[in-house]
Amino acid sequence: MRTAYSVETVRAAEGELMARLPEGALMQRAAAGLAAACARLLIRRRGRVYGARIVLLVGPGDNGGDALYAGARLARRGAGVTAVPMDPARMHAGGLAALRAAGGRVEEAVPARADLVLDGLLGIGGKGGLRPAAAALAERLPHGAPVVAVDLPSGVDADTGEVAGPAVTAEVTVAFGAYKPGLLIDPGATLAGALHLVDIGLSLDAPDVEVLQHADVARLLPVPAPSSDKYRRGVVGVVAGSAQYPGAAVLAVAGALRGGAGAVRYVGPAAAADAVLARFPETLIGRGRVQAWVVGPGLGDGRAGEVAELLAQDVPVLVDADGLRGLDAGALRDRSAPTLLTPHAGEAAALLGTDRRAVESGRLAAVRQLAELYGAAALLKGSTTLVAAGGGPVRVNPTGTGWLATAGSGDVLSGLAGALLAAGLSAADAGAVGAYLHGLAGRRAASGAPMTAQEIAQALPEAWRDVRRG
Ligand SMILES: NC(=O)C1=CN([C@@H]2O[C@H](COP(=O)(O)OP(=O)(O)OC[C@H]3O[C@@H](n4cnc5c(N)ncnc54)[C@H](OP(=O)(O)O)[C@@H]3O)[C@@H](O)[C@H]2O)[C@@H](O)CC1
Ligand SMILES: [K+]
Repeated sequence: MRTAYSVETVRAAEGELMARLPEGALMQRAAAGLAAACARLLIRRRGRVYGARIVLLVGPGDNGGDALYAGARLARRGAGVTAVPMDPARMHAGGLAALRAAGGRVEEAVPARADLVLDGLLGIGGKGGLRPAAAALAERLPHGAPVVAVDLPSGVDADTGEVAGPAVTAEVTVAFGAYKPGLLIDPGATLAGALHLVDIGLSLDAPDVEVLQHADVARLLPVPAPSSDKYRRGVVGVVAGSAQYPGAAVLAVAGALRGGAGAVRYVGPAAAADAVLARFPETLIGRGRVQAWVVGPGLGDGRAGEVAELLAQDVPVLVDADGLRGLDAGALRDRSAPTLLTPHAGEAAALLGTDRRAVESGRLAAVRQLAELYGAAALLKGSTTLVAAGGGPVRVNPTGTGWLATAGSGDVLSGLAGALLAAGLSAADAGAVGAYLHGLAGRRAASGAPMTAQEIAQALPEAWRDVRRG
């Protein structure tokens, strides 16, 4: 499991530790780890540190200080180090003295060529979009040189991953003490590149964000015992599709059948039921006992009553797509069985009474608000899918791919996550595991080319095997 902590939490832990250590000790730990990571990258690329041309982009705060001290360490190993300040009048004094003592230089213009750039413009003290002086440096990087971001790519919001305006794109980000949420959530996650953590001795408790990895997902997967029968493995009921959208029913059932359900029960109009049976003759048709309901994909208008009726049952329910229209937050909060809502940004905006842009530019806050307002687990789809529940850490799904944004992909996910709910996973686990498997299946099905939602469903067994193999 990879975890991330908010700036507020990191600052508090930093304050506690600093009070017990000599001044500057933490920055030296950070700079030593940073210099070591840079040296590894240079050795991988060009065989040695000696003779490398290194450019430091230096902001006015401690992030710039880290870059200067790391630059000094690399200069002592024979690199040619040039610091370019954002504001020549504001540079970390100790760091600057150390760099100069090690033979480094300060210049106002970014050199045209370099073997490595350290982005030490802004770290966790950055606020809002880059101001002009910082933006000018971020946009004038030496062509083709790999960038190592110091703690955070400058221009990325540490707590949310939001990017307002220009930002640095890093090959590697070296984070100090803890990952910040913005390194794990897009668009920040994409700009951060490969992540490397330097332990500086912070003690931290509950994370604000976490990212499941294969081993975490493998532990949560429902695996049938020898004594299992189909009812113990969980029957998932799918209320989806309409005469107008029979395909949504087929895709949700496809996802559910490959989500580990013992059986899938389909409830819907005859035209859609025929389409489901033609494709999956093993489907049970009509109402009956289930361990979880999936309701919403392709329902069309005028079926809010059916949704409310399912939510009145004391059974786990996943609500998606058309089922999300006009949900009664009070009724949901009163439920005692698990509920999982799976909106995309537009649906989330309607649920929160805001607009789509507000959700997209503040996805972490939006998914937390959804979970709180509706007293449910919320899965917000997007380039990084987020799952929130009950004030716990928000789960960030790491397996997405742009190819997943294809018609019907969400229908497959709803069936899949519904089957996991029926197998007894909590709503948050069902959402996180569902998104993880769905993303892996998408990557397998696409492998660099467009794919269809049916192909995502077909690749799900391979995704299970991948996860179980570890
Ligand atoms: N946490 C830890 O344990 C450790 C932390 N360490 C390091 O400290 C870093 C945090 O340092 P920090 O607090 O000095 O803030 P930092 O990121 O350098 O930026 C502040 C400066 O930027 C400016 N500024 C702000 N926004 C801006 C914008 N949009 N565009 C342009 N400028 C902007 C702001 O200007 P002001 O608002 O004051 O005018 C201020 O001068 C952290 O990321 C890590 O690298 C390690 O050394 C050791 C352990
Ligand atoms: K930085």
